[in-house]
Amino acid sequence: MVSVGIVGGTGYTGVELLRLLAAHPEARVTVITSRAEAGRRVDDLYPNLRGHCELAFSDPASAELTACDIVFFATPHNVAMHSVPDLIAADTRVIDLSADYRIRDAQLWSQWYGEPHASPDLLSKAVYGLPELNRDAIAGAQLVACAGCYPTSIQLGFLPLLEAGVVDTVNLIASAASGVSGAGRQAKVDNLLSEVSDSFKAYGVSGHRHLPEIEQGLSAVAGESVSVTFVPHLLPMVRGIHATLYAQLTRTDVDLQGLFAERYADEPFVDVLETGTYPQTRTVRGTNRVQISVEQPQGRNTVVVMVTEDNLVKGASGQAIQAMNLMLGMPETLGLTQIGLLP
Ligand SMILES: NC(=O)C1=CN([C@@H]2O[C@H](COP(=O)(O)OP(=O)(O)OC[C@H]3O[C@@H](n4cnc5c(N)ncnc54)[C@H](OP(=O)(O)O)[C@@H]3O)[C@@H](O)[C@H]2O)C=CC1
Ligand SMILES: CC(=O)N[C@@H](CCC(=O)OP(=O)(O)O)C(=O)O
Repeated sequence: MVSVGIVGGTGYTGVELLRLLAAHPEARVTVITSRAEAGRRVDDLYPNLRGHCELAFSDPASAELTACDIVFFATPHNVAMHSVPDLIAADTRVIDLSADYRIRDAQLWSQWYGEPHASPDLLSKAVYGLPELNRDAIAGAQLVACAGCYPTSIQLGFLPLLEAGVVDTVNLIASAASGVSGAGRQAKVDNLLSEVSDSFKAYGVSGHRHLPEIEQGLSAVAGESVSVTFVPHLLPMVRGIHATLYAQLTRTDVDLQGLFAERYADEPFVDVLETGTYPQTRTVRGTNRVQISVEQPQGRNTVVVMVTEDNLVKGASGQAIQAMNLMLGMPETLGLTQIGLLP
């Protein structure tokens, strides 16, 4: 049995880790932290876990994290980078759900995240956590930087096109919308029901911090510098991301459906839908699955890819557990075979 520590256990990705790990046959959470809730029972704050979690929150400053086999950071950006070096030095494996180790260039990272990186030496040691892209590297990693929620859906949608070299790499467009849980659990006026419901808006159009992460990943796939126009939106719902991606074909003879079906044929968590069937957020809700469809409207030059995911599962905690399974040599799908919640 693998012992798991979670730093940041009161947030949405923290409680999602607890929900998913409760169904994992080979992992047991032994430490879970919160500064605000230290001493309180987890199932008192989260009654959905009654009967599944006997732990109380502990303060991160005194938590015995090095006694764990693996530690998840479900903390805001700019937190993990201060504590991870000690865990790495103690040979503990770490999976960071935040963006602290996602960008390889420390200067670029601080440009987008607003302060100097506290442990830049670890950036080259960290492995980017998107198993469909680099499964083998994750399996051998001590530190995994889980892909962000929008970057997961957008990279998986563009991946087959860029690997096959059939689209213009300077003209990629990603219009994506997220449910409000993507913004985390802390109180903010912008996320109140009365601000969000019955409305739909774009945000971060001039530059969102996921842009360098998306371009870094896709450039590595394409073998050249790619340029993406990324426009995120806030959807008046709790969970889910829907990304609509646009690219210009550079060839006319591409079997797009075949390309996507073949690329993801062996991927347990990527489901390519039949032509004419479009993914919905609700069919992947609560699951580690991404659903994708691809179209070439009117046979014209623009390819349109639609991707849905649950931002808290494949976009965060499920993907983190998928990485844990790989790192520990366990079957990749262990504990992650939930079916979507309908309606
Ligand atoms: N929500 C989403 O859909 C996704 C989130 N992520 C990323 O995962 C991370 C967590 O997100 P989310 O769960 O939404 O965040 P929340 O804001 O909901 O939760 C943050 C958690 O971190 C703890 N925390 C905050 N500051 C510190 C600190 N300085 N030291 C230790 N613990 C701290 C908080 O508890 P306390 O303050 O009591 O210690 C809380 O438990 C973020 O980096 C986020 O960007 C990634 C993909 C998707
Ligand atoms: C709706 C909403 O606000 N979403 C967040 C992104 C989600 C997130 O936490 O980002 P990471 O994947 O990088 O961790 C945002 O746009 O900042």
